[in-house]
Amino acid sequence: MSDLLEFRDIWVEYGDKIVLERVNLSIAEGSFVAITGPSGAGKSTFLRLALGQESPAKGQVFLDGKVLAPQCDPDRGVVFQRYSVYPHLTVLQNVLLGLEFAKSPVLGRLWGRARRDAVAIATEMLTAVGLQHNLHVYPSALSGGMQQRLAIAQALVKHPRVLLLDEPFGALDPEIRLDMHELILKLWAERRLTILMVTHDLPEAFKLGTRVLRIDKRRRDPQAPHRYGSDIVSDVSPDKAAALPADLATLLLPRPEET
Ligand SMILES: Nc1ncnc2c1ncn2[C@@H]1O[C@H](COP(=O)(O)OP(=O)(O)OP(=O)(O)O)[C@@H](O)[C@H]1O
Repeated sequence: MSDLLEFRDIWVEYGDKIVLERVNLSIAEGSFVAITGPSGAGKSTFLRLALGQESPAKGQVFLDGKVLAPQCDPDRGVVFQRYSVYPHLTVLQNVLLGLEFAKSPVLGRLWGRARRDAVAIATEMLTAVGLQHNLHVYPSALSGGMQQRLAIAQALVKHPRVLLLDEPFGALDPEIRLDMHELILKLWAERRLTILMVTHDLPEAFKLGTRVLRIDKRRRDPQAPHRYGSDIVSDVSPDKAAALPADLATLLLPRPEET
């Protein structure tokens, strides 16, 4: 597997607050990277860097060896815990929209053959996530799990290489979460995706991830918590973790440079 994404000496700062400092990380194509860490550590900020929504104060992010463009593009799709879908559009329209704007950036509308082709692609995507019987309903008529299925379809319809998931299953019941795990693993394998997923749920991270990262501060100043940012403090592959003690919290090994 070759590296698809590389974060090189990244710093993110808001005013005098340092959120991420000296982050160096390479991600191989086809990885499923689960990102864990305490609240406020900078996990979502890290995802926004990969999305191109956040520019580092220092350092660079590379996609396929090229500096990442400072905007979202079809190479990357994203799903958030909530509010990823448009409530005023039907299920089908939600997924069509991305295709329409890709082909008709000004009007966001397609006609004739181009529209029929787009409808076929969107319907196929919705079938892949199990929403083929709900094409013409509005998101408010869907359960939480179905809304996340829709958000995943919306993120994947333009065949991104990287899928960014920010606590996508955090608001779902445990049973629905298990269905979503199955779905995301299926899509990951079938579409040869590289996935970066933020989760607070360690068992979920270890179940899904081929690599589990922990983002946290290495140094703390109690008088000035904003003074130090977070870095990747551990980086574990679950097969390695399987040999370790049962308490998942202790499974997150220090990175080699810390030892
Ligand atoms: N636009 C912004 N302006 C100022 N501070 C920001 C901004 N965006 C994020 N932050 C700060 O950066 C820090 C990291 O935020 P981030 O959302 O990345 O954390 P997180 O690890 O995803 O947290 P959580 O698990 O609670 O979602 C927080 O202290 C947050 O307040």
